[in-house]
Amino acid sequence: MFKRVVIMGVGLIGGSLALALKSRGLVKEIVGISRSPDTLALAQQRGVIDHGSTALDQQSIDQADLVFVATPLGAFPAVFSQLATLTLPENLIITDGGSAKGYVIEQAQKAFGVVPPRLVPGHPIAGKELSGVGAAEASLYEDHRVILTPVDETDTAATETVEQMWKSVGACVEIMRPQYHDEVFAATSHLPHLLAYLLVDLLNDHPELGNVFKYTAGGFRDFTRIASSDPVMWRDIAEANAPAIAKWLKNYRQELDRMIEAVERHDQSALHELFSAAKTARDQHIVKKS
Ligand SMILES: NC(=O)C1=CN([C@@H]2O[C@H](COP(=O)(O)OP(=O)(O)OC[C@H]3O[C@@H](n4cnc5c(N)ncnc54)[C@H](O)[C@@H]3O)[C@@H](O)[C@H]2O)C=CC1
Ligand SMILES: O=C(O)C(=O)Cc1ccc(O)cc1
Repeated sequence: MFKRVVIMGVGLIGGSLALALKSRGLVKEIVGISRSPDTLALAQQRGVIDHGSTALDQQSIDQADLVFVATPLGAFPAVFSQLATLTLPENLIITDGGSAKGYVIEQAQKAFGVVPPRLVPGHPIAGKELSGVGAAEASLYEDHRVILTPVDETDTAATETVEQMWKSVGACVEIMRPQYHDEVFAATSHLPHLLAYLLVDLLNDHPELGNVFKYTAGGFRDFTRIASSDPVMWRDIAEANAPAIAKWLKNYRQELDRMIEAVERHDQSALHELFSAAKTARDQHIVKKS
């Protein structure tokens, strides 16, 4: 049971953790920090936070046992710098929900001078294309994975507390090295989001075709749902995980070139083999049939 949890960035991810903890009676008090008074008002009205403030101050951090940083990644340097100016309670744990982990660890080291032992970098693999506190849900993390990426400096007890917190809101936790995390999610999450944005942008008022969106069917909608995600969040992810994302975009480009050649060659057997292997893999691992 936490006494006070401070949520930095009361949006989909921060707001959902607040609701999940509150609805299970796992926290006495949630303090929300957001630059926008409107966000704080909505968060209070929805019962996401008990108190709100537009800036992190000593009073908000006193008595806190956990800070959850859930702003877009671009705000992490400022958030860590603010935290570094305060006197942090001795047992305070800092954790986060950012989508790229090497960057978070690097920014913490820059702001604090060392990687704080009670910083437990984390990433809930749950979310949706909607953002803001209005989209927050108490059940968002149920039956979803959360990845924690502690480093050598990280206090084991702090990692265990964060692991327990996520488990108690219904998530299952995996520990990963930050570099491996960033490579895996560049391939499985960042690449598809960028491709979805690119496809919608390619067809948006294309000079040859005009407005073709009215002719799209379910397949286009399924492929591009994630292109409705928040552009600031994705700009920041592209910046924070640039080398791994560029690598997986290039891998994709290589496969795209091979596919173009197969189509131009009318190589039915190569195409059928590729489609069959991909269908089998997706049916087996992603859409599991009961
Ligand atoms: N949206 C998703 O599906 C997922 C997002 N994430 C990560 O979680 C983090 C938050 O994402 P969302 O909750 O979707 O975004 P969101 O846009 O719903 O919420 C972010 C909140 O942070 C606030 N904010 C921005 N700069 C701030 C600052 N300097 N100080 C305090 N508050 C500030 C914004 O006003 C907003 O209320 C991001 O780092 C993202 O990479 C992780 C997993 C899934
Ligand atoms: O909307 C979806 O389906 C997502 O994939 C959400 C998501 C976005 C970013 C993450 O780091 C993790 C999950």
